Amino acid sequence: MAEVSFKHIKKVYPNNERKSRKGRGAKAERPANVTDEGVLVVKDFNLDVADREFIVLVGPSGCGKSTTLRMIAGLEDITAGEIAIGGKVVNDIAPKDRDIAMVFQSYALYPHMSVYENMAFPLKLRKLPKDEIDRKVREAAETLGITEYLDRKPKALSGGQRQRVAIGRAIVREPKVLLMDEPLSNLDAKLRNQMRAEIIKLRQKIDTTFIYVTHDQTEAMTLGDRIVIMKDGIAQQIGTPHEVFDHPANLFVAGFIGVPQMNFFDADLVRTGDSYVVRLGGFEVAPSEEKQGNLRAKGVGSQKVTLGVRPEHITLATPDMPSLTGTVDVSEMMGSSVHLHMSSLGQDVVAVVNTMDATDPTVAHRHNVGESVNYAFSGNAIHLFDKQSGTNLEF
Ligand SMILES: Nc1ncnc2c1ncn2[C@@H]1O[C@H](COP(=O)(O)OP(=O)(O)OP(=O)(O)O)[C@@H](O)[C@H]1O
Repeated sequence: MAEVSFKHIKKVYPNNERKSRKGRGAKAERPANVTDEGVLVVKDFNLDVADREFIVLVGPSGCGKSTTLRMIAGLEDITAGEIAIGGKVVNDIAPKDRDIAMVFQSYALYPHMSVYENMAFPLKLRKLPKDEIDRKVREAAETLGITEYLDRKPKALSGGQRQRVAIGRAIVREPKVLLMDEPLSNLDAKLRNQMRAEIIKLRQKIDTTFIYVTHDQTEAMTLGDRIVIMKDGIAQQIGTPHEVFDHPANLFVAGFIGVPQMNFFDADLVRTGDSYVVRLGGFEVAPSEEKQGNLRAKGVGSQKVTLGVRPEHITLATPDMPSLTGTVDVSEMMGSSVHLHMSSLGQDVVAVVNTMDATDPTVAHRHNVGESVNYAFSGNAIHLFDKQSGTNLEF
């Protein structure tokens, strides 16, 4: 069994070790996380990963996701807290004895070795018998569809093929935990989509717990059983893709997950007795019954709020319907939908208009730049955030 548990993990890099990584850092002004103690990059991280679960750590550059992964691998010391793999605390266990394997963005293949030799290498180090090595390498190659390249050198492979070899080299060891650090970032968009699907297939074939780091929310949403959304070394929310999409814990998660990004408006939440309405720009919408119940349970009163609405939940309206008005700035034809960028209430608002839905009166409507458009959204689709803290008021 390979559960992985993180208990109150903290990582501080000593100030004098600070180095410029990927063009960031050394000359920048002292950021808020730099104290006399050092650079605080992971703060009180707690997570229980189940055996065979696929966990994705996602967040913007510098949020501490790679550092967290490297602490599991033993490539970074843990400043405070405990990491356990399969119930055993590994803080002081050497990387090679942790029964994990890691795949990097840069593939890190040995250029002078063939694909076969690259994949056999970790097994040779473990002094496995030759025929067992051969069987394991060929099995992994078969799983990843790279059998025909076994005799080639890495330089004679495409980026996607090289990354398959790197994954193959990691899985031949049948690690308890497979760590992947932005493995698809060096590939072009089309290959990335293909490899994403390959990874989904791979996890069905092998008996391993996956912990995967990416800055790409699409990868996180499509691959993860659960996603950990990180910012400034803090896990902002941990949940299934549905949970984080439908019930974002705060403004950061709401804005990070979902493409195009959620729209945010300044609005007034008005409570009268036990019921609530939200008002903005002369438009009024009542939160769904479920949301009203959650707000009542939290004792939320009338207040200024940030209202969030996903572009997919904005519908175009006729002028006689209660609605808001926008002026079209850009209309992007995406195939099955149009992304309508509007100016409204002094800000940008994006609506995704489905062109495939024949019952929609706006089907295939071409919106000209400068045209005035009425739009609305329902009380099921709104998210209400505290104006100061950004926390979801239903939480
Ligand atoms: N050895 C180090 N010494 C000091 N600071 C470091 C060191 N390694 C990383 N950092 C800093 O720690 C923070 C977190 O880095 P980390 O690589 O974990 O972030 P990340 O979320 O994976 O970002 P990216 O996607 O850009 O790799 C960054 O601010 C980085 O500059």
